[in-house]
Amino acid sequence: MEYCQPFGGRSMKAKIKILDVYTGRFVVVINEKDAKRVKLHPEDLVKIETGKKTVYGDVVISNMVEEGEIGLSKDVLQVHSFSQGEIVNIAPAGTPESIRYIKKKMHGAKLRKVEIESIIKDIVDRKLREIEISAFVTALEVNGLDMDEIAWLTVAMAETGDMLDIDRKPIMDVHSIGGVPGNKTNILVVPIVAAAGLTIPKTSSRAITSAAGTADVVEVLTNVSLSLDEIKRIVEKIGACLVWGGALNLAPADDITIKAERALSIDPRGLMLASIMSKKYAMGSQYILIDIPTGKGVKVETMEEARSLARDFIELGKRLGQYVEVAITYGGQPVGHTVGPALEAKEALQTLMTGKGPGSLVEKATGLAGILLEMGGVAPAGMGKKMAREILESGKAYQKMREIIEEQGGNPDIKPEEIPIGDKTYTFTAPTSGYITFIDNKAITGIARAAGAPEDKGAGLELYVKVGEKVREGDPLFKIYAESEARLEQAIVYARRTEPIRIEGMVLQRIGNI
Ligand SMILES: O=P(O)(O)OC[C@H]1O[C@H](OP(=O)(O)O)[C@H](O)[C@@H]1O
Ligand SMILES: O=c1cc[nH]c(=O)[nH]1
Repeated sequence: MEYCQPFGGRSMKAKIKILDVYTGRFVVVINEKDAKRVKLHPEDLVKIETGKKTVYGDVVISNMVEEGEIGLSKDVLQVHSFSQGEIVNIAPAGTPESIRYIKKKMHGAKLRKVEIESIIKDIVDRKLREIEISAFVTALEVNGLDMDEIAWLTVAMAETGDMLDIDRKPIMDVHSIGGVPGNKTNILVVPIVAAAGLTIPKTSSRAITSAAGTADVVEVLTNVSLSLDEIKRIVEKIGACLVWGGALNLAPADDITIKAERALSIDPRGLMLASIMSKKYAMGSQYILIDIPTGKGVKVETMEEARSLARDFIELGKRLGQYVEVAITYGGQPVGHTVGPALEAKEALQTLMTGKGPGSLVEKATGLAGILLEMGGVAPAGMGKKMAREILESGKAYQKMREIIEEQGGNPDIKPEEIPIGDKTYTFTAPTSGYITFIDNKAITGIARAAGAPEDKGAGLELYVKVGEKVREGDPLFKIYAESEARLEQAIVYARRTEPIRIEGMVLQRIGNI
């Protein structure tokens, strides 16, 4: 009671109690009696003021805190420092102005620069909750953004966070729009490019629509949550890093909006452009290669759409002062043979170690790396891919990957066979003989997610066949890996329902009396 002094209206002074819980959002726990007195309700937005800073959070009412105390979950403390027993003022925060702008976009109107800035600032300040952020992401999916809005959004996302200034030039970068299962490609591209002497500070997001984002995969091999100072030190020393953008205060709105996108398995085009380019802008990248996987069941299905998106990336780069090239890549089936964080890490490491791997992975990685080597001026025009392949086959890319793993805090001697994989498995076999005519990207991702990926690192699947290959009845088609029986069961049910691999000659559908 000592500190719970209601101020005029509904604010009060309270003592901080640090709670040993993670809730996935900023939560402020208030005692039931205090809540009644100051008229706060579950999920109300409140602000905590200290004189130096204002932090926003959602109200949870519980007697796990005493009267006069407020409990803060550890999520808040990851971003802001508060000490046990600190006295703060707490008051309702009211409705953020930016909700009006989200509604404006829901109705299809063009947003003004200040309106976009206000939405992004409120996302970063946690004034907008998950439900409102989902509404924003959905409004962007439905109504889109024009190039002015995308450029304002990109700069707002970058400028609400930190910027990196690396003392090496030129700064190269690569980024995939993702969507294709098994896309561990950039784990090869980055060490190849750095082994050629170029600087490439690569940040990745975690999975958005897939079962493993590059950050999820690299995390199996080494630490990906580094500070900006550590990244600067590493990149200035070895020319490269492979880190998770969400761990940094780098375009911080990105990781928050990605959470909503992941839950809905959507990646609205304008937000995708801003998400990718804001990270590149904040990293100071000057020469950027964007990979657009194109094919059935990925984000971009036709060459025409891919070219139009490519033009948008190039135009956005011009507005931001960056040189952008785009590679439209084959996305009609998974890249390589594995899907899921640990399985992909294993395949990527094996390919780097031996210089050999699945054709689709090696072709794509050396193709993209080759373009970067030419853009960075270390390979003559038309010779980049050959040079990239030599770097991969010579073991120089593997050596660079060892440096990256070590500098980021992992064990450089890690062997592919030492990577733990889910021990609950089930193999699907060919019900008939014939040729593989189609592998359904969406179903493959769905199975790996049902098995627990990306959160369960050892979950995913291994494909034994690719399109065009011949199989005999009973041959293994793919194996599901999970870390629990329940997850394995879910993935089997999902796989039976979706039948992800089509074999020529199979009955595709049976239709009875209609
Ligand atoms: O496939 P989904 O999950 O939609 O997209 C997310 C993935 O795409 C990008 O790949 P990269 O970091 O350029 O390799 C992101 O950073 C992330 O890893
Ligand atoms: O980093 C990324 C990649 C794909 N889509 C996004 O929105 N961000």
